[in-house]
Amino acid sequence: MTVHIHPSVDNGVKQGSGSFAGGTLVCKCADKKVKVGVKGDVAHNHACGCTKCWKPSGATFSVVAVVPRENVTVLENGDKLKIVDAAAVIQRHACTGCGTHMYGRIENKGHPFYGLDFIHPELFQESGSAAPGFAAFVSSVIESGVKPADMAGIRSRLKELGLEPYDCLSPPLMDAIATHVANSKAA
Ligand SMILES: N[C@@H](CCC(=O)N[C@@H](CSCO)C(=O)NCC(=O)O)C(=O)O
Ligand SMILES: [Zn+2]
Ligand SMILES: [Zn+2]
Repeated sequence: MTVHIHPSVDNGVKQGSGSFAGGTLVCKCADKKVKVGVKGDVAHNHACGCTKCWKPSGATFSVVAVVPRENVTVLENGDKLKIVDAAAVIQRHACTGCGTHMYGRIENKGHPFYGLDFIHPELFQESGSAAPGFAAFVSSVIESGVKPADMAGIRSRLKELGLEPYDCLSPPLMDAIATHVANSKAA
């Protein structure tokens, strides 16, 4: 069985340049493209199997990373953006023309990841942003229709690509969340 994870990693994970200074995310519309500027490189880039993150056609996983929210600016055709689910923790601003999620923002100031926006680096018109380093919410792909029997092959392919599979976030990110919760309780 050929296991497709995401077009940007299926032929091997391409490492970032290490000096990516930022770029422009561009949606998939034929005209009046939404453009979003991002300053600096991305962090915590990962493949995500959850049902909420945007995936390009045919992909089993999304590839999603974070950047400081103050580094994100809508440059063109922002009138086409609409929040997919205002009740979600991550409010994903999607292009109403093509469905592409341009950025996801957390508005809850008490959330551990408040201050970070979620973006899809494959939408950069420039190359060189930091590569994905792990796979999150892997078991969640079953919620999108993947057969449980295919999970061993998917996890094995992720490992082969160097994307260690986790069914939640990676241990450092789970530790960061737990630290935030512990500190909030202590305060
Ligand atoms: N099984 C669920 C999981 C959804 C989920 O919790 N997704 C995470 C990760 S998204 C980027 O890594 C999350 O933080 N979601 C918050 C949100 O989406 O608002 C499913 O698959 O739907
Ligand atoms: Zn579009
Ligand atoms: Zn996700």
